[in-house]
Amino acid sequence: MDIVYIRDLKVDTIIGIYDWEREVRQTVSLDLEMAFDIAEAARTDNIEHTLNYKAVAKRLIGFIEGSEFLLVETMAEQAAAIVRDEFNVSWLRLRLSKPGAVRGSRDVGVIIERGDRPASGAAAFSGG
Ligand SMILES: Nc1nc2c(c(=O)[nH]1)N=C([C@H](O)[C@@H](O)CO)CN2
Repeated sequence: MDIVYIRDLKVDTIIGIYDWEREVRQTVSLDLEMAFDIAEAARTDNIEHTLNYKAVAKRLIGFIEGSEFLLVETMAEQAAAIVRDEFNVSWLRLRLSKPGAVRGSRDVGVIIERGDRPASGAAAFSGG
């Protein structure tokens, strides 16, 4: 399985359950791993044949900047659905972090996996 990824995509948004959190924008950070077969893009050297990580990032920035969720769970689930539905991604792992939200920790948040993980290509090389 090949993966196209985005690491530490920072977006400012309204997020949180407390009154003060409804008043100020906070920064969330996304890590995304998206299953995508890169063989055709590598063969043709053509952006049209791969998952454009810049296009994914722009879509998620727009979505998250305009959102006002209470929970990181809701934001993560809806961001994952956008990537799967609009970018034809069959499997992804998404980490959504809220830096500094809990005193004493660097960040807190959720990690979700959605979809069917493609079989690893490694199996083709095993069995002698
Ligand atoms: N599982 C979760 N726990 C908590 C969340 C959350 O979104 N998911 N949110 C908060 C507060 O908004 C917190 O981030 C403020 O510091 C608390 N726990």
